[in-house]
Amino acid sequence: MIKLEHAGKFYLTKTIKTLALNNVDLAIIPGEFLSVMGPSGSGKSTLLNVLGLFESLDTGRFTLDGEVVEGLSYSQKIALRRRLIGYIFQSFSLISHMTVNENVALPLKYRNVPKTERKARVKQTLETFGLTPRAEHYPSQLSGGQQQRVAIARAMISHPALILADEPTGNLDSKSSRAVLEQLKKINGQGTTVVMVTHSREASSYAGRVLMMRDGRLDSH
Ligand SMILES: Nc1ncnc2c1ncn2[C@@H]1O[C@H](COP(=O)(O)OP(=O)(O)OP(=O)(O)O)[C@@H](O)[C@H]1O
Repeated sequence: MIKLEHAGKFYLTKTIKTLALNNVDLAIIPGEFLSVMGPSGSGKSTLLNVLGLFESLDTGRFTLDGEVVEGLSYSQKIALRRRLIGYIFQSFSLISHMTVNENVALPLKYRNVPKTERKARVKQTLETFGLTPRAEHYPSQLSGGQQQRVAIARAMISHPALILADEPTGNLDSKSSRAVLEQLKKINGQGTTVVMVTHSREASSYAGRVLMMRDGRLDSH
């Protein structure tokens, strides 16, 4: 389902060229739960941004669901992302002028799910994540941990084929962290592929495979 071949990505600034991905080869089969660990600056977020079609490779090839991504137009990439991927960003990326209800409903809107079904699924998802009392709140009215849960609920609601999670437990206490990881594990058990970046060994223990990034290179753990 996911294949990176000799993948390279670099950033050029005035003073330095950083190889964020250095000749990465990676194959992820459908239904895997993969965790990527590694020191700060080793390229983990870059890897996730490439897999989520937010950034393009400079060299090599990325195949997603049978499509060679380098051959796709911008709008084809957006369509592919909306069809396949739920993304949990490190910075949550909730839409500030939308309520919790509206934020969580967004992926269903993109997939043209009818309004009545949308409402029912949002209601159920908010219940699962203990967010029902917050349904009409805006992101700025929520704590960091609550925003995190909204971001996760939004990524999971459409049962995407692939969930990409950048430090999904980064801002949570240990009880909320375990709840999030249990949810990821559950949705993985239902067939969703999960790729998670984390600094936490406990979080990684939920994954079936753990990879280590160092200086843009990927090794098995
Ligand atoms: N837009 C950018 N411009 C220049 N350099 C960048 C840019 N984005 C990332 N980098 C550099 O690329 C390298 C990899 O960054 P990346 O964010 O992928 O690391 P990371 O492993 O996710 O780090 P962290 O654990 O701190 O989030 C770093 O050296 C970073 O400074």
